[in-house]
Amino acid sequence: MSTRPFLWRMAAYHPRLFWTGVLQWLPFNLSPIFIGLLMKLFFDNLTGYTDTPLSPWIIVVLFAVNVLVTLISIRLASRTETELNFRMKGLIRQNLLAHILRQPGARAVPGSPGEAVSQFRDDVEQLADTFRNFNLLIVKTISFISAVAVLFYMNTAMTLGVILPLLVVFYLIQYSVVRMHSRFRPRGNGRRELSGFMSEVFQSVLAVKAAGAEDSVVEEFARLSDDRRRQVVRERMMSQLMYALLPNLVQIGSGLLLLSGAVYLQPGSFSMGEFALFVHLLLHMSKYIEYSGTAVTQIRQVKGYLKRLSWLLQRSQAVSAIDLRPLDMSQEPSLTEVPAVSEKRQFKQLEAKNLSYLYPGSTKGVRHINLRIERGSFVVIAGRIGSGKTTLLRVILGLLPSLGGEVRWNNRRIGNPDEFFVPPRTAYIPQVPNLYNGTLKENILLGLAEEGLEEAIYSAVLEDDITALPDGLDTVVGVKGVKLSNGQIQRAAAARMFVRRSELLVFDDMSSALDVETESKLWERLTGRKEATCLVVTHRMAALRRADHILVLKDGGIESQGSFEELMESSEEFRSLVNENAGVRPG
Ligand SMILES: Nc1ncnc2c1ncn2[C@@H]1O[C@H](COP(=O)(O)OP(=O)(O)OP(=O)(O)O)[C@@H](O)[C@H]1O
Repeated sequence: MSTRPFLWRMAAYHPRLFWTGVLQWLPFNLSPIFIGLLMKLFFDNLTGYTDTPLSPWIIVVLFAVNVLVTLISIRLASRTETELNFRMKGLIRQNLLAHILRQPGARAVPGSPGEAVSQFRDDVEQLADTFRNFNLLIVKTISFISAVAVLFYMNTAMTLGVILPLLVVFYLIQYSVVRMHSRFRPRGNGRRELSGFMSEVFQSVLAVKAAGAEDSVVEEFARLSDDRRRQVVRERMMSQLMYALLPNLVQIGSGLLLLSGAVYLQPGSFSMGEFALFVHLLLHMSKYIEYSGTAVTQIRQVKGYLKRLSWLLQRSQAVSAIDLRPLDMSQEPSLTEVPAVSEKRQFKQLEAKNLSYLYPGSTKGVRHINLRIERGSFVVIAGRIGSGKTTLLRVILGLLPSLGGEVRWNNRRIGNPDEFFVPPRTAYIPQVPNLYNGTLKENILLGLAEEGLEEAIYSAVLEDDITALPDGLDTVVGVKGVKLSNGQIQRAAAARMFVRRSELLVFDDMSSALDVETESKLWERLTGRKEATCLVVTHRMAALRRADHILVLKDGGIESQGSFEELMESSEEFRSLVNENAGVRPG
């Protein structure tokens, strides 16, 4: 979407605020014209140029009224402007977030999370600021046109002969300076790269220390900082040059006006008051030209911001697809409930046919996978490290896009698996689940009503841990759950899954964090739950023994499948997995 339609679409999002802002800024922006007219009156009175002299006190009172009206205008308009600005930022960010959350989960953002956060903050900030300037530009244009009209009315010859040519010259100079500025201005200012890098470093302090890479991290930080310093200095220099040039030109213009007033006009045809009005409004109008120059340049950059945000959303026209649905401005988000599944739509079976996925630029992934899961069954995916187990789960759930094949739910082809495979149909625990810096209870519920919480905690074998925690369920777990053990994080994620009462439960290798006994207990308790249809990546005997069906993956393909006994008989790969597992973990 190009700039203008985008800005008008944003304006149409909240027309009341947008136009109230315009109206409230008008008195402040028209005030220079009013002051100019008062100056004319004052000087004409002083020089006896008028037939109807006014008491100077009336002029003083009119000045005071103007100040009062201006103050009220600023007070009201700033409030409206701030509200509009925050609403716009909220609106764009909410839409971005909604888009990102709809992307296949494992590839939600294209770059690093740090870069995404930086764009989420800076590009949105810039877009909202540009929108504010767009709103102001309308007000200032009305004020400019009014000033020209007043000057025309006062002295058409002077306006046509001196003022308008001067304004055209100002405009041309301003235009060339702005063009030069945007041509030589550095494209980025290095901020995104720098904050992206820092965010990654903060997220991987342990890895940096473990690799002894502190020095190279500091070096990279110094290099990026230096780049940013150079770019910012260059940008500042260009802007300062631009801002220094224009006011001086205006002073020269006023001098020219004075000279032409003396030379060009007949004596007596240009009063002292008119001269004061013309000089005053010339200054006002030149400020408009200066402002509009920068505002228009900023507005032109909208296209760039939209393009960058489209990259973040991994769609060429993503921002134009922004759905301007109203923001929920209520303070407390309402508790949600997972909708119940009607009997008719109950899960019966899931079929995956010929699924394939290769990681971009690599030959690794999964190929031609077929699989069937019946309601109430316990299906295990086994295989060595790197055989493709996680990839397969993600492709089935639409977290990675399949390169072919199809997934069918109750014999219905699923076109958008990433949106379909969510509670109450499916819940998924990745190998490393994510907890947020809130209480344990908040982490389990994630906005859900509390119904079924206790039962979920019991099924997740978490009840003893909660009793041992200092504040029980209200214990704050820290960023990514750092205050909990890995096993507790896994089981908190399991409780989060169970409380959503989904029909198909997908687990990606809990064994890395759970001891044998706890894992067995978890599978036992799970069997007692009525919705328990499970798809599980594991190598633990407790799960393999319980499995109705086992798929053995090797190098991204299905090596063999069947029951535990069948595979022990027919599959060399499975036998060696089981045997290795008796001693060493195979993957
Ligand atoms: N983002 C990625 N880019 C490129 N290759 C990848 C990526 N993620 C995984 N792979 C490769 O794809 C293959 C399958 O990986 P996957 O994580 O699915 O294996 P896995 O069986 O789940 O392994 P593990 O037991 O360690 O979890 C591996 O060879 C892995 O190196």
